[in-house]
Parts: sequence; C-alpha cells; structure tokens
Amino acid sequence: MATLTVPRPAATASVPVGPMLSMFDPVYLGVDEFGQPVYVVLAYRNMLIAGEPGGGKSGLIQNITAHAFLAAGTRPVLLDPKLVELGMWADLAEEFVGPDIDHALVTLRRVQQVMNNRYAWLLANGRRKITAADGVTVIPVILDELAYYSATIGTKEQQAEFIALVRDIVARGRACAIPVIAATQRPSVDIIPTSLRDIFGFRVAFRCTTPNSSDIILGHGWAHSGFNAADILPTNQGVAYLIAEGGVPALFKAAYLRDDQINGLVDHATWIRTNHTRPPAPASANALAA
Ligand SMILES: Nc1ncnc2c1ncn2[C@@H]1O[C@H](COP(=O)(O)OP(=O)(O)OP(=O)(O)O)[C@@H](O)[C@H]1O
Repeated sequence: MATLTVPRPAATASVPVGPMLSMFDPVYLGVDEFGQPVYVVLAYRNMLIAGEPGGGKSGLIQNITAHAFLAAGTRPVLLDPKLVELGMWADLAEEFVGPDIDHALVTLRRVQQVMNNRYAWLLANGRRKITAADGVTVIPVILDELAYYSATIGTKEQQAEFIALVRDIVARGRACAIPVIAATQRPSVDIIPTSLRDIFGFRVAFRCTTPNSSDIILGHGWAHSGFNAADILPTNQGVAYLIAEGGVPALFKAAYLRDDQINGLVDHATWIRTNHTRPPAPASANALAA
C-alpha cells in the first residue's frame, strides 16, 4: 500500500538542489494542513491532477516539472496544448508537444516503444522493475490538459488511440521508470473513466464544481465521507485533496512558483544540463507580442 511521505526534517537539514536531485527522490508538492511539507515519490507512481479551471493544477504540475528538470538522469516529455504552461522548459525537454494530435500520437508511440524495450531488458535480466541503481534515465511524461487530446482535437480514431496509449503507459510505465503526470480541467467520466483513474497511484483533486466530480478524481464515496473538493473555496487557489493508492485523502496547499522563479529555475536547469546559458528570447518573438 502506498502512503504519503510527509517527513519532518530537522531544522538543520539542507535542501538537495541541482544535479544531486533524482526522480527517485521525493518530489516536494507543498504543505499540509499542519504546515508540514508534503512529498511524494513519483518514479514508480503516476499522478492524476484534476479540478475546475483556475484551481491550481498548472502550479502543481510546474513544481513537478521543475523537479524533473533539476534532477540528473531524466528526459522529460511534455505535452501542453496551451504552450505557455510548460513551454519555458521546451528547449530542455526530450520532446515538447503543443496543440498537435499527430505530434502527440507519434511521441506517445515512441514512449511506448521505449517502454517495450525496457520490459524486454527486464525480462532478459530476470527482473521486474527498474531501480535507481540501474542508471536508466527516468522519462516523466507530463501532460497538461488530457482532455484536449482525448476529446477536443483530432478524429475519433486519433482520440481513441491517444487514450489507449496514455492508458498503456500509465499501466505499464511505472515499473520501467516512465511515470505519467496528467492534468485535466474536466473531471467527468467520459474524460476519466474509473478504469483509467484507478491505475493512477496518486490523485489530486483541486476545487471541483460538484461532489460527483470530486469523487470522479478521488474515488467513489469520499465526498460523502467529508473529503469533498467541491468544499474548497474558489478563493483558496492551490488547495487540493491528495490521495495515494489505498490511502485516505489529505488536504494540502501546493507550493506556487511565480514566472520569474520558473525562469530562474529554467536558467539553472539549462546550465546544469547543457553547460550553456539560455539564449535571450528571439527578437521575432518580441515583435509578435508588440
Ligand atoms: N498554490 C498556489 N498558491 C497561490 N496561488 C495559486 C496557487 N496555485 C494557483 N494559484 C493562483 O491561481 C491562478 C490559477 O492557477 P493555475 O493556472 O495553476 O490553475 P489551473 O487549475 O491550472 O487552471 P487552468 O485549468 O485554467 O489551466 C494562478 O495564476 C495563481 O494566481
């Protein structure tokens, strides 16, 4: 049974930064109701994040993305139809997919192939899962707005293939260091059927409009037992329920990175990953915005 890791570090404990971080380390998400830090280990678990627009999903995704890029031995794959939520990391990503279903499908097929290769390697070595000691890169697949690819753009066949690929990577990726972190602002059964929801080891419910949507994320019956994301005030952005497989939902407030802080982290990650500083924005981009 997975449980939330909420360590209480000594006052003198230092924060691991830069190349010492690993995707096998606990990822900092924010603080719980008692002001204690909330960490989760994502190398072997997938995370589903859902809630109404403006609740704070992208803020949480940003924390996880920053950890992924500051960690050594990761090749994050990003899918962001809005472009701007994860776009600042695009140059460092293994692949960055915008609002393009063909690109999304090609990318996920590639990830699936890597996953199949890793399973073949595990089988050949009589092993069942990849560990940090194997030195294999972790490929976090970070997806901001699942519903865009599964219900908004593309043909029915493309949407179905997209969902089948996500489902397969969520189901099999965790043993071979390919965790999926997926967000959606549409917590409804057509977007998150129970069979898909239940294979996400961690689920996060930001404010929802109804107790039913809250249950679609956390699991049936939690709203009735008092764990109801519809009770989170709209003004309390960043607050969410987190449930780990087999556990009980717990309220927490996600840490929030401002744009200038994200840019500072991108600069730092660029330096540690490429040994170069980040080039300034092209003049053409500035002209477009004028
Ligand atoms: N953890 C947080 N602490 C404080 N403020 C937050 C936090 N998370 C989000 N906010 C505020 O709420 C706004 C919306 O957050 P965010 O973009 O993350 O929501 P979202 O759920 O991703 O919305 P959408 O579905 O439209 O993308 C932010 O611009 C910020 O002002």
